Amino acid sequence: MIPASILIISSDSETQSLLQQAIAKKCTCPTSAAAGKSAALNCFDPQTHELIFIDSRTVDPKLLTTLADIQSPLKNHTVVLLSHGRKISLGMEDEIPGIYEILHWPASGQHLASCIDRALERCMLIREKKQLQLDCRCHKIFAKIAGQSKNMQKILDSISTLAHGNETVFITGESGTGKELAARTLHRLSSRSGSPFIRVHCPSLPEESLIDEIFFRASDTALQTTDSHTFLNRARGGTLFLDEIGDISSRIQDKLLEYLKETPEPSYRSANIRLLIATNRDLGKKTESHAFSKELFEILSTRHIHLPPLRRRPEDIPPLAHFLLEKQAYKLKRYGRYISPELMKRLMAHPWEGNIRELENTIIHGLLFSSSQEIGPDDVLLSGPKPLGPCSAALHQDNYRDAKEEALKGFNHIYIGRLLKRSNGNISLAARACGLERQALQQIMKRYDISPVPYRPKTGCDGGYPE
Ligand SMILES: Nc1ncnc2c1ncn2[C@@H]1O[C@H](COP(=O)(O)OP(=O)(O)OP(=O)(O)O)[C@@H](O)[C@H]1O
Repeated sequence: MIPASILIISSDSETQSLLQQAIAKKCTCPTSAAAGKSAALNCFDPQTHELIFIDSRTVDPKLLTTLADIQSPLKNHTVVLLSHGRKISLGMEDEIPGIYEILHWPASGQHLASCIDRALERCMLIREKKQLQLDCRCHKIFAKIAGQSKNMQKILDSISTLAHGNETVFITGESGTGKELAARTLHRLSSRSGSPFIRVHCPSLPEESLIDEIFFRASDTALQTTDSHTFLNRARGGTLFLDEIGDISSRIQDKLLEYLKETPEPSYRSANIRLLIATNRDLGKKTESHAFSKELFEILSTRHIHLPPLRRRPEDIPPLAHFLLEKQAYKLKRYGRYISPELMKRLMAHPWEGNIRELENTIIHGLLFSSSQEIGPDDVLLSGPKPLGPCSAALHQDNYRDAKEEALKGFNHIYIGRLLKRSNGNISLAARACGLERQALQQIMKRYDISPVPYRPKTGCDGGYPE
């Protein structure tokens, strides 16, 4: 392994060529030379220059401090200082960040060769360490995502590739396919991972607030204000995730287009924010009916991650189901449960309109209601009434009465559904089990449209109770 490239900072052409010749005997990597401080600062690229030779006659070793400002500290670079008769004390060496070796110049051919060997080896070790750290980080981050299938691997590859950059990334897919998870993963893999990730749910903000908070109309002076609550200020240095942009007004589409085309929109630049944008709408179709800007759609599509619906990738269902079971079993403290082969078959055949979120809810239901370690088809509600979280839908209602009614509906579907499952759809037995009169339970079932039929055994006589 050889360093990506070497930089020699020396105004002395003889020193430059001696070093270049000695380096050429050891490796074939590109070597560039800078004759002075400003040339050095101009051509120094922290990403590619792994090995730097600095002639102390040409530039004050303090240049290193300046270079360190570019990528501070220079601990991932190997710096060799040519002392050239100038006495450089250990104390001074201590003050220079990132220095690896001081080579008294001119050096004998043997000294120079072994110094280059050591420096190249250090470059290689640093690169290996960086690669291992990256692998380790990716492994940890991807551990939160299930996906052994080719489909998922392709998606994970796109996420890793696009993570390294500052460009806007467009994430599409039906509801529950994992767009937010993809956006968060991209952020965590990027160099911005130490800074905030802020999600803006566009439909829940009025147009004016969206423009005020995100697309400052006047200038970035607004950004200098102490209003630390605006999305832009909260996302400073990090990632702003604009979720569900499918229905944004044409005025906001224009603002977004303006930003993406890099016309003056100083807010983003001074706040140093990366934009990730998601939608569950088919924007291609919306452009045909002129409901969405074609130009904006085309620009967004240049860096695009699409998450296919779960029904189009049934091979992902078993690994996802096992992954989600492990995740939720840990959360709910229901250890050791497993999915029966029969249930797995049913999961594979289900259309999953709600995608991975629906699969996750099904697994949660199974974990909560299975009476043994094995979660079977009877412990989940795949057909018949939908497994409603008692409060999830209610939380989206503004009106208190509507919200309460929604919560009661969810509660009754789950609670009575569980009773009916135990009684094989027999209402009298279910009523007895919960301490209600049969008629009272029947009234509740009628009110919330709960049918006992899906809970009754399909074969008829075995296990059916007379009403
Ligand atoms: N590949 C995956 N591995 C594990 N969990 C996943 C995966 N994809 C999605 N999930 C889980 O599924 C749920 C839904 O995912 P997410 O919220 O990211 O979907 P979404 O596409 O953003 O949905 P919406 O459009 O409704 O906002 C989350 O709990 C998420 O952690």
